[in-house]
Amino acid sequence: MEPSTTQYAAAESPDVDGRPAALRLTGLHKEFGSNTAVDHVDLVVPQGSFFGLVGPNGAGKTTSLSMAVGLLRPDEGASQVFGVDVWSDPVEAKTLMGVLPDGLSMPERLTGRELLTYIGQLRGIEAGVLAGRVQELLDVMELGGAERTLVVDYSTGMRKKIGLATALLHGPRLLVLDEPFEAVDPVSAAALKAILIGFVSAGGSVVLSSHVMPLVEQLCDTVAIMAAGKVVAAGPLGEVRGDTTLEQTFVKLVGGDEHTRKGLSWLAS
Ligand SMILES: Nc1ncnc2c1ncn2[C@@H]1O[C@H](COP(=O)(O)OP(=O)(O)OP(=O)(O)O)[C@@H](O)[C@H]1O
Repeated sequence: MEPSTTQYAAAESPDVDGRPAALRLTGLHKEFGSNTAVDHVDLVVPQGSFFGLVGPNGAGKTTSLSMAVGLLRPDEGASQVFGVDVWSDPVEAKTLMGVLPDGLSMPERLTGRELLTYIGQLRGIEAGVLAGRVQELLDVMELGGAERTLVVDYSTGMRKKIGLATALLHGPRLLVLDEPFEAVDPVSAAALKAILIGFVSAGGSVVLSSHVMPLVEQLCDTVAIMAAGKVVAAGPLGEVRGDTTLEQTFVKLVGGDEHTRKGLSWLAS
């Protein structure tokens, strides 16, 4: 079956399967100098879906997600979270979503507990509720053991986990996660997967970008493949991958050039 690019890549489409869109991108466009990073992307993430965004390096995933959540102003187009425009009503939109951006900047000279408490206070979470949530998040992320460690001294995986904790803290309805499993060890990854699966089972919506196809196939029910700034396929996982694997569909749609396939003639010859 040919991958679908219709329903989920059509910004003007009605709500998907009767569910309102958790995230709707309409004509998002971004150029850096003469380089078109994102080329009029339309995408609909249905409420309650676990949505995987995949694509080769430089495809435009991070740029799209950054525009979607209000971190990077688009040249054209709009992003709506549960119908709230991210750029004209940013406070309301940011209450509805939790974001793990690429290269997250955090106050570095705080411990994990101090950081979460600080972010929770900025979010206006009541002190008693906040203390309980912070403890639960530190336990689940297995960061309690590093109680005295400042975030500046965290490993890459620990930074990913504390970043995810800050995204979850205020109980958002939509999570937008750029490469959430990158550099996270398998035990912590299993814990994170369980949290995200539980979140979706309880009615939450997740959008994540990843290069790891088996992970996307394991977690996501809906996927979009981006290449050169455009969405080249989008829809339910089963429809997009057809009778093959997601990786095979990805390679078929995105390809690799002649040089990549040939490898290095001088290596181990
Ligand atoms: N701040 C920037 N200034 C100039 N060019 C940029 C900037 N950010 C991204 N780009 C360019 O935009 C294009 C898309 O980059 P982007 O980071 O969105 O891709 P990606 O799909 O997330 O890649 P990766 O999988 O490697 O993280 C690339 O050509 C990149 O070089």
